[in-house]
Amino acid sequence: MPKLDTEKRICFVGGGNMASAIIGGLVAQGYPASNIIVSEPYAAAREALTSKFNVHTTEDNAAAMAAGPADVVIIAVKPQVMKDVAAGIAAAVQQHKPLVITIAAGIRGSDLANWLGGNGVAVVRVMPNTPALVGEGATGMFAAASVTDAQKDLAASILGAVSKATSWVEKEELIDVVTALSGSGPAYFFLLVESIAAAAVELGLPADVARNLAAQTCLGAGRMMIDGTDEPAELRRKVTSPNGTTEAAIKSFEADGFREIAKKAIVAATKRGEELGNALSK
Ligand SMILES: NC(=O)C1=CN([C@@H]2O[C@H](COP(=O)(O)OP(=O)(O)OC[C@H]3O[C@@H](n4cnc5c(N)ncnc54)[C@H](OP(=O)(O)O)[C@@H]3O)[C@@H](O)[C@H]2O)C=CC1
Ligand SMILES: O=C(O)[C@@H]1CCC=N1
Repeated sequence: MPKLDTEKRICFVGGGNMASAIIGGLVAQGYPASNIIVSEPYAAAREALTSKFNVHTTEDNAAAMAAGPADVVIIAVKPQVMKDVAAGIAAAVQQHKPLVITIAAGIRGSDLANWLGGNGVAVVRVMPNTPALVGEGATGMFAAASVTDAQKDLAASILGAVSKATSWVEKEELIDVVTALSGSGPAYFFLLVESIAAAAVELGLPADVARNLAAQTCLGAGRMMIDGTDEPAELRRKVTSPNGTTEAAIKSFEADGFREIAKKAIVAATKRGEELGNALSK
């Protein structure tokens, strides 16, 4: 992982959930809050960012970019407002030529570069996830051929500071698959924990006990997949005693088409990313 240069001034445009997760992760890793500025229209969100992380905030995107000026701009607004937001900061981007990192689902790097005025603006498209807040993010990244190795290293070092897994993908379309897998992925595990805990509550466990046991099981299973060398299928096999309780549950999952359900969901999310990119292109 390239070394993180904490001297770089980072400007976040949009200070919502995902920006907060990355900022929180960076600050927790020792990134100086004085080198982070966030532009966010919602006053309560600005106040929360300042009080939690001590970062500078403003409601003026162009002013946030110019303050410093920023070496890196991380655009963290919803895909639907991206084009307008880009138009509002294009002049500052053209003037200061920062590295631009977009985390928006679907939006293509080439579209964003055009909205920012083109002219060789360096755009790296990344897909992090909210566990970045606790330094456990997983991030996929794509850069066009025109982005230099130094710029790619800078992007990787920033996302790497809040991610335990970072990977470059060769084709931009694959970022939509990454979005479906790990960008949206935390929600799938939350849904699973919600579902199995709710079932346990119906069977008599107190809600807090069910939630804590289910959440810790999720974490423990994740740690075994990360720390050990066994593949997930082998780890599953080791839990599954012949004719035991796990086998009963797994058979029930399989009989109800669990793998098909999972595949369908990943395909749906990938398709949604592509749709967003197509609908908002140009
Ligand atoms: N949430 C996640 O897990 C992940 C999200 N992403 C991507 O990150 C991006 C942000 O998502 P998320 O953080 O969830 O969304 P949020 O709505 O939480 O954050 C977006 C923020 O941008 C602000 N905003 C709206 N308009 C502007 C503007 N014109 N200028 C500056 N800021 C503006 C919003 O303010 P207000 O609320 O006042 O409108 C809001 O605080 C999306 O593109 C999403 O695809 C990527 C990976 C994971
Ligand atoms: O749901 C979304 O569109 C965003 C992108 C990945 C996670 N949240």
